[in-house]
Amino acid sequence: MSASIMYGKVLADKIREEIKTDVQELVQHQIKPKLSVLIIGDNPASKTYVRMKQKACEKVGIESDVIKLQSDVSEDELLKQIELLNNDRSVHGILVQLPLPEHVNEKRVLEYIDPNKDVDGFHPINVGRLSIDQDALVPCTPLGIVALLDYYNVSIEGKHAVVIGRSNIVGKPVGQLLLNRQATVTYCHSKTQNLKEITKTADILIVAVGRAELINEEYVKEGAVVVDVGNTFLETGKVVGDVAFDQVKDIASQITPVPKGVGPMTITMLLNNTIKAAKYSM
Ligand SMILES: NC(=O)C1=CN([C@@H]2O[C@H](COP(=O)(O)OP(=O)(O)OC[C@H]3O[C@@H](n4cnc5c(N)ncnc54)[C@H](OP(=O)(O)O)[C@@H]3O)[C@@H](O)[C@H]2O)C=CC1
Ligand SMILES: Nc1nc(=O)c2c([nH]1)NC[C@@H]1CN(c3ccc(C(=O)N[C@@H](CCC(=O)O)C(=O)O)cc3)C=[N+]21
Repeated sequence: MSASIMYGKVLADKIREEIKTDVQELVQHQIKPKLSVLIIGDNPASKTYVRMKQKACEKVGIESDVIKLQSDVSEDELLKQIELLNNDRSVHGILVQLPLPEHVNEKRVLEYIDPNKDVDGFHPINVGRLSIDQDALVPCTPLGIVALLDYYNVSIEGKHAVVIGRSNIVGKPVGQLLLNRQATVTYCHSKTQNLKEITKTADILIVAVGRAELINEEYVKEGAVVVDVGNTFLETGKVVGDVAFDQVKDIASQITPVPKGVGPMTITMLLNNTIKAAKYSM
């Protein structure tokens, strides 16, 4: 039996149609939703992602503005740019593309963003709100993953969800969302000693590591639901996930592909968060 494939793109297209209507409603209230993206340096993956975000905004009628800064920009200059955006009433969402250059203190930068414009959900206020299950701007990839599970009728309550990865942008918050949805959650990371034994007990396995095809069928329980967050660009330009899709699809019941799985959902949730932030300004 081969797993059924959970295409993010299908749901992403559907939600993006709904977002178009939200944009029109806001415009009727004289609010033109706008996202500002700060990109520092010229990391090729970052440039690709930022271009994808811009294009997605354009398609639904969200205004987007990309501010490019040199990789040697000072931290103070970057903070000054954020302050301008914080104070700009025409800007509803602010996103600082990661990773930042070594000399910039990421924590300080992310804390500087107005929490109500923090469409990435990385500000400590939003992180705290998520952890106590309050309304918040929640990180886009985790929101996208849970929306995808819901759309494909994966039940979460009472299930054992294993998350591989504990980053602030994916692993940690996706575990919290699943916990808030009544899953039993286990986190694994690079110091986990018995990874295979743990992942073998997962009903839902979320893989957010960043190592091409690390997870094969030996890590997966028969019938498990597998979500592959990984995006590694090969030299050929091809993008691959953290899961060896061809092997795992024979044992899982449902699985996301890479590309066209989680990625399109991340960008859709960014659009959604921008609408949410624009509504805060009403
Ligand atoms: N599709 C999408 O929308 C998105 C995709 N991504 C992709 O997802 C992947 C992960 O991103 P991100 O969370 O930012 O990455 P990070 O590098 O910040 O985190 C990786 C995590 O994986 C853990 N890890 C590393 N090696 C192993 C291993 N051998 N076994 C178990 N755990 C391991 C690390 O452990 P430790 O904490 O101990 O170091 C860490 O917690 C990347 O490929 C990224 O490109 C990211 C965001 C969105
Ligand atoms: N402040 C900040 N916020 C982020 O949300 C953020 C970030 N920094 N830094 C980098 C990661 C990575 N990320 C992805 C978004 C979309 C795809 C995506 O759509 N991928 C396509 C494949 C890529 C392609 O087609 O070229 C897919 O999976 O179908 C992947 C990864 C957001 N990130």
